[in-house]
Amino acid sequence: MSTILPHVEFPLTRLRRNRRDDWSRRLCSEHKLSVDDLILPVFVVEGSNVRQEIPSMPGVARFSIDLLVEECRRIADLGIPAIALFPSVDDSLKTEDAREAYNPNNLVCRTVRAIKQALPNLGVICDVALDPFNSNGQDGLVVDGYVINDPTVDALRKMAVVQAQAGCDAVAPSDMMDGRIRAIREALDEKGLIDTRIISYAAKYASAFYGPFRDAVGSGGALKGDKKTYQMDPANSNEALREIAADLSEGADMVMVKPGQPYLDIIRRVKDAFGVPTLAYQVSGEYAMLKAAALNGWLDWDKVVLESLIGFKRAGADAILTYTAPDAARLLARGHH
Ligand SMILES: NCc1[nH]cc(CCC(=O)O)c1CC(=O)O
Ligand SMILES: [Mg+2]
Repeated sequence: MSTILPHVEFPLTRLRRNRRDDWSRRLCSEHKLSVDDLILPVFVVEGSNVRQEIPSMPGVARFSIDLLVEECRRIADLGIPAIALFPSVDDSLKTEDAREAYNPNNLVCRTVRAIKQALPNLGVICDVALDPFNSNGQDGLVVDGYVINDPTVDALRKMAVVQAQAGCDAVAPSDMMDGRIRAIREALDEKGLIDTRIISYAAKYASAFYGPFRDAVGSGGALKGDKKTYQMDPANSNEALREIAADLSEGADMVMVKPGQPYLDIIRRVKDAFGVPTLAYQVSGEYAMLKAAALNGWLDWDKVVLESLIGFKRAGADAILTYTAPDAARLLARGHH
């Protein structure tokens, strides 16, 4: 040091000491991201040998069942515990009563059977909501312009039963109707499907971050208006605790907060209040933001992926649904953290 420094006061506590070297940074690290924390959402489409890139989600594609099974084999080999399955349904099968949702031979059920046959140990989670099968793109049945609760729940419980009978490990109602967890639990138990888990999208917000997902499943074009009469107001957080409490009392095995990064405060409150398995969904729009910036050379993809995921762990999430799961798993396997 060439310059003479002026007199300084010496701090007794130096928090920088533990940050000085890699070994002490590692010892003092409070949270760890592991491949065990990851769930990959995947999109399936009719046909064979089909792979369709999704323009608003670069690096994510829809696959026909045959290619999706191969993809799932790679996912399982990376050590990712589970996938969440979403169908992109042909427009000709979409109706106002969304009855294809509970056809035991629909695209979702055929996909579940194929994946579970090839990869019995990979967790398969099915989404329970009517939007992929609904000609108006809403998650429920619409009468006079309003999504009606109880008849929607009746359709949802039939949907959950055919998915569970096809062999999925968990059903994940993402519709935000009231009372659907109890109705689904009772319907599953009645059929002897007592071990099918219910992962509730309990605190799901009416978010603009779902845009790319609606492209991926093809529900965006049909959707008129918004989902504000059933998904939550982004301004609310006490209400999220009431939603979670209701779904736990109705029999939810795990609960989810969605979207993820703009709602880290909700994850923390839910974890502190209930201490139950709490999942976060880093949704399509969050993926698209990071990806677009990385493709422009504005952000370092590998680093922002791991930083965004450790943020969920720090907030209290036990697991994260993320389109980055394969990249994150590869980075973690190479020792990044
Ligand atoms: N029931 C629909 C559903 N299930 C998962 C997502 C969004 C997932 C994502 O954006 O990645 C949505 C979209 C919506 O509610 O309109
Ligand atoms: Mg609810």
